[in-house]
Amino acid sequence: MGVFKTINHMFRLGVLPYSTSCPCSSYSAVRFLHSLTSFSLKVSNFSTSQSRLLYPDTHNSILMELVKKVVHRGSTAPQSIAIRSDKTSHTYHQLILSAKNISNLLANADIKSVNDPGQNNHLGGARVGIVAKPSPEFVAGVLGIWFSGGVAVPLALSYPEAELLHVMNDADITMILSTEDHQEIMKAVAAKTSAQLSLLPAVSSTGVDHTSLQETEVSHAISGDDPALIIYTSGTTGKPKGVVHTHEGILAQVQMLADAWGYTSDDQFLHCLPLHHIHILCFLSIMLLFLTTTVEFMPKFSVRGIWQRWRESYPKDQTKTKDAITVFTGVPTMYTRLIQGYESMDPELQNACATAASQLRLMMCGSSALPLPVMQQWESITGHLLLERYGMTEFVMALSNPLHGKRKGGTVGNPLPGVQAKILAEDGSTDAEVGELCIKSPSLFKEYWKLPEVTKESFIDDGFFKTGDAARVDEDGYYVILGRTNADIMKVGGYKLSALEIEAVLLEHPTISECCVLGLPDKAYGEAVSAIVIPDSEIKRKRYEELKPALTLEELSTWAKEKLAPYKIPTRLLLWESLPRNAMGKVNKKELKKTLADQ
Ligand SMILES: Nc1ncnc2c1ncn2[C@@H]1O[C@H](COP(=O)(O)OP(=O)(O)OP(=O)(O)O)[C@@H](O)[C@H]1O
Repeated sequence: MGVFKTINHMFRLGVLPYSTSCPCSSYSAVRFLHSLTSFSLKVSNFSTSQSRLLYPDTHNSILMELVKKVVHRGSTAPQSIAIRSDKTSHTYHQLILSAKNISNLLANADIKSVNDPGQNNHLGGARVGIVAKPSPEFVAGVLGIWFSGGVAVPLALSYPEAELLHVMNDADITMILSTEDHQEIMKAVAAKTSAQLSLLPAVSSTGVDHTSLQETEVSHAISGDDPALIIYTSGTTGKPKGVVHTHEGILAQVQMLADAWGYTSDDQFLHCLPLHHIHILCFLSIMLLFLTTTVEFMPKFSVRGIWQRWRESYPKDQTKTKDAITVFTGVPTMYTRLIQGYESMDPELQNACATAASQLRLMMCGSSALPLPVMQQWESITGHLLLERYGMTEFVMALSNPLHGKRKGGTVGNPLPGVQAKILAEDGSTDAEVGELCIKSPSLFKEYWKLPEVTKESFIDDGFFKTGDAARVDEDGYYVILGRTNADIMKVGGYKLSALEIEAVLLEHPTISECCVLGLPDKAYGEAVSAIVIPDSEIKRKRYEELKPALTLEELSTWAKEKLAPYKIPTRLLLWESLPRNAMGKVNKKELKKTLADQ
């Protein structure tokens, strides 16, 4: 659905006044929504049967739009499901009630005086830590923090205590909201940082809730440029930095993705990515989209669980259930595991799984390079040519293959609506074929928290953000990501080589099921192209029976001569059982290079 339709939809829902002049292009529509700034809102006497929204201020705001949409949705369709999790459904009404409780809890906590003594019941931009698995409680928590004027700082469950303490101190977090299951760890963290800890109330799931949303007060000034979220980077490129996203930036992202990927109110998303980092924003974007979509959480990625959920959605007789999943997005390792799971099934089950998967509307992939063999295998099983896109914590999504039109393997497509991209050469010129990818977008982050110098250095003069990724544009104008300039670009005897390009070729070898290419120090060439390979288990077993290693460097070099220039062929080979991947399935090459170089 386009921005026009979105806005029409908002008119129909009554969340935008009809007198508002209608923008005439997608981009101006986004800008129009951005121009909605300060607000003061009171939602009063609101119940499932009766709603009365008071807008004392003619200036709307991004957050007000959200509040109104959520509240409206909760009132007009009380049975409408926002989130499914652990086989339990939660309506929009239940979600907003919970957010309101959390907002009250925060307003009554003693955190306002530290941050903004002048404002009653308003956190005035105070940072509130939130720790919860992907769940309705997480969503209600973020909304509750926003309603009370706070800034949400998701705390990753996978962080070791030292990193949690870094984030707590860096963001000056004086209040943590946590679910019960993380209470003990967070108690210790709170004690060490003199922060308060409150438990996130469980979002109700039973029956139709007739509790009214009376007197939901959000009467303070928030401008679109105010911080909404601070997301800490995972630290693969240094100490975790707080990436500050504003309310208007998040809304811009919502509009962009709605346009690009054709999200509609009929979509139902199966979400099984960790809710920290960039995926928080993707997830929130989906939630905020029209607040009519449904998101189903699968807190832990499970190969069997996902195939089963698709089969349940589209049973054998080709019927689609009411709660059928329509959109799935994953990282490349998830698709690799799903393919492995599929291959181990009997033919009847394979047939049921493939038929079901083929009926989803859209399947996407991102976060790291999607190997071509995985893309091809997925297409042969499910008929879906995966839509690969490129994003980053600092701007969420920027480049994408098209929803309609040619999707090209090995590329991340073109800039999304409203996004500009350019390639910066080392000498500072911007018409280079290969160089650092720079992005300008309405969804760009505002700054790195308390790091003005780092923020300044991350931008070039005209507002383009330097991504730290090397890229090139192919003959069709599609962008190709060559990898992180500081980890994936190897300097070998005067050549600059992309580890990602070499990995893509090596994965075509029948023995190689996973691999990671990096440059290790070499006296003669500066760096040596080194491949860490995870062999296919069946081939490895057979070769061991013949008392041979799964693969030798000589065999690999001979095979690669046909496919790679001589200077790109690996000169070192390591056979490993598995790759050290993080929660997003990524290998921290900087750390790995250091460990291997030390050895
Ligand atoms: N489709 C893709 N192909 C190749 N690389 C990708 C793709 N999508 C994302 N990436 C990589 O992921 C990076 C963004 O991921 P993210 O913001 O999670 O940071 P990170 O590199 O994992 O770690 P850090 O938080 O330390 O920066 C991009 O800069 C790019 O290197």
